[in-house]
Amino acid sequence: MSSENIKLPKIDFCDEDLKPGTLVWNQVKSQVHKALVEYGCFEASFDKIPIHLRKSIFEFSQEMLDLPLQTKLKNVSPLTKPFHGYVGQNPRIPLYESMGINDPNIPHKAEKFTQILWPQGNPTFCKIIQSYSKQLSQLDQTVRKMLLESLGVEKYMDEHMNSTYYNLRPIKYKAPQSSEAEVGLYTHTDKSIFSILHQNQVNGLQILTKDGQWINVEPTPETFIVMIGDSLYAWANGQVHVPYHRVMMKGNEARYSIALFSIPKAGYIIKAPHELVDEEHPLLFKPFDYHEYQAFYYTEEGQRCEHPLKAYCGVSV
Ligand SMILES: O=C(O)CCC(=O)C(=O)O
Ligand SMILES: [Fe+2]
Repeated sequence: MSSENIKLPKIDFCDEDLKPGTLVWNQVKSQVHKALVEYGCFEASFDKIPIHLRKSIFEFSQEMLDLPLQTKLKNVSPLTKPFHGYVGQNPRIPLYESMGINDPNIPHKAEKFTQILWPQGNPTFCKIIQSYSKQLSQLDQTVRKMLLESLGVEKYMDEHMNSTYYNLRPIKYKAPQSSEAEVGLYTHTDKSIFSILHQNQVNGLQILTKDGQWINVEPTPETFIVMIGDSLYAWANGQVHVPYHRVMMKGNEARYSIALFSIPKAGYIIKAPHELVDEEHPLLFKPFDYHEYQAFYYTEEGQRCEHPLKAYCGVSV
């Protein structure tokens, strides 16, 4: 089933007074909570990324993903963090490729990354990834703060914020070969805490609602899609929704998108706080490490599961 009429909630983060405790903070917070319970995601208007930065991050992403394959393959994942580097040439998703950049907001890490692909360095791109990720991570942190407050567990804020890092992932979807729509990225939930998605003018992202309808997501150049991942869903003991989504490609233009993921650090055990577990909300998942869960997800068994998180660490009732 697909619906032309349903639209994701749109939430405005541009108000100068958007600071904890203000009236506008509380208003936005309640919209965020409602959207995350209902859809697990929303469209955010966020004006802290100036237009020239938006333009240049897409230009550079394109240039980077147009490098020879041999060069792109140099960005391998560290052993402890599988699937954090270059991903492409997967016969299951032939239109898709992406480049993962770890800790893009930390200057020497961004520099290290650019030196892998451009041995002489690439100070311009380095600056772009850094300032883009730094600004966008503010949106991630604002939303996380609002959600923890809404769930009444703000006392875990520091632990929650300090237990994650960022991965920035420019993605390219080639235009389909035929005039039919083709799968760019198969149906999945993200494994992260939050994902923030930004795209060029080519649409294609679809989100499955709780009642089984696919929504076509049509952001404007200034808006971002903020989405819950499995790690936060488990931590919140299912008190928010985690949306299935996919990318369907149509037409003859390539689609570029950029995802910023907040991800639990290796060794950090994701465990729902006791305040979120009670008779009405029995514990849904056993404590787990994100990186071990991700390793399971990419096994044959994990790829076959409809509910990988449940299969991996679900509490049976
Ligand atoms: O390209 C998009 O808009 C979605 C990407 C996505 O779902 C992902 O990388 O997990
Ligand atoms: Fe995703």
